Amino acid sequence: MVDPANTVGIPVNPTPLLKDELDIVIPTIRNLDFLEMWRPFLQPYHLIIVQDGDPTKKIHVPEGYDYELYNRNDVNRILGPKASCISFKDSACRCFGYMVSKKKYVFTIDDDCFVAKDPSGKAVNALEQHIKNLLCPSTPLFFNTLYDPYREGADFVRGYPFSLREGVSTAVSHGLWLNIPDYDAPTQLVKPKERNTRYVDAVMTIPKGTLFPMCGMNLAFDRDLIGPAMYFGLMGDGQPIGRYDDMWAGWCIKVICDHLGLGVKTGLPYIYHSKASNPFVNLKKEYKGIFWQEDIIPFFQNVKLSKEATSVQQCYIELSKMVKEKLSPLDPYFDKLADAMVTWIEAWDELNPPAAATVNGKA
Ligand SMILES: O=c1ccn([C@@H]2O[C@H](COP(=O)(O)OP(=O)(O)O[C@H]3O[C@@H](CO)[C@H](O)[C@H]3O)[C@@H](O)[C@H]2O)c(=O)[nH]1
Ligand SMILES: [Mn+2]
Repeated sequence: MVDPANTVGIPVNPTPLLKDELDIVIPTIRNLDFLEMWRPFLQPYHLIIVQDGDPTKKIHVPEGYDYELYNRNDVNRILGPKASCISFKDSACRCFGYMVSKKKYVFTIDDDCFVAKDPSGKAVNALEQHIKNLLCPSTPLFFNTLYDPYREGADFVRGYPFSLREGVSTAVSHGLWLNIPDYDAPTQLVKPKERNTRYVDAVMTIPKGTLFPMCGMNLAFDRDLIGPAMYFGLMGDGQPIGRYDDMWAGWCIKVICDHLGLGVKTGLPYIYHSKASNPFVNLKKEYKGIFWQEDIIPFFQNVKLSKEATSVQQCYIELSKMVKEKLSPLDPYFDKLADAMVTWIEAWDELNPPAAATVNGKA
């Protein structure tokens, strides 16, 4: 059994990369003691805590962290009627943190994710690896069989076109998990004791035209490149589906990244996922998604965004129209979701007005 790393005694990172350009977004219904273990790697960064559930509950944040905390009352106060697009009683609420952030980068992590150990026993600074992934180009147009060609000690292999070696900007870095893997409820039910002990030392770009199941528990992204598409949908309270928040966002961001020529990476870093949520509760949340995704995936595989869609917002609005037209026949839920996608963009642009257009050089 792989156990989490011991970070006691590790000094707080004296040279935190992107310290003032990155926010850490944590959705929570629990206390945040898990941050004690992350202190050496995360303390220098600003936290955005999205408190789900009962807003009167007091969430304890360990001393020494710089944070802002938003509960449901704050979401309603800030967004007014547009708060309807932010899920309640589901980790999907985390996307509110992406919207209120003012930084270029976001790292989001669940409160039951701890520092992992690599095979040498060294504590993994997951944030540092995500930053490396984001600051390095991606290679979605041609697969490099030696994985990340920009990594120390690796390169492009023979036959890799030189015209493609510059790569493209990386929009998303998707990390993995030791111990409790992110399995769906049926898999959890048939394999209750399965634990992931395999640490694969690789980062790879997900090829253009290929979708993937994006898990939100250990994820980083470039807000400027893809932030407006990182909507985690309508899940949880009052909705017919849950635990498809990150999946929905992953399918949307991937078709938009493919369209805009941006990269998505998966692999390192690992975190140690400690808590298995209840598979029976998960099954109730997921079962419609397990059924619907057999139609949703072909929908995304056939999405063609127009050449006029050159911004993330334009792509997302185009996508919402396709969702309304092509997925609403599956279930009226998708009609609501398509509208919520538009509300999300309206709210995003309200809180993140594009840089004021300059007229004759004046803002
Ligand atoms: O109603 C809720 C429930 C939970 N949270 C917070 O969200 C994360 C994830 O919660 P948890 O670890 O209990 O659930 P998992 O099944 O392990 O989560 C994984 O499945 C995906 C389902 O959405 C999710 O993206 C993965 O992370 C914790 O921080 C809880 O505190 C919440 O805010 N509201
Ligand atoms: Mn969890």
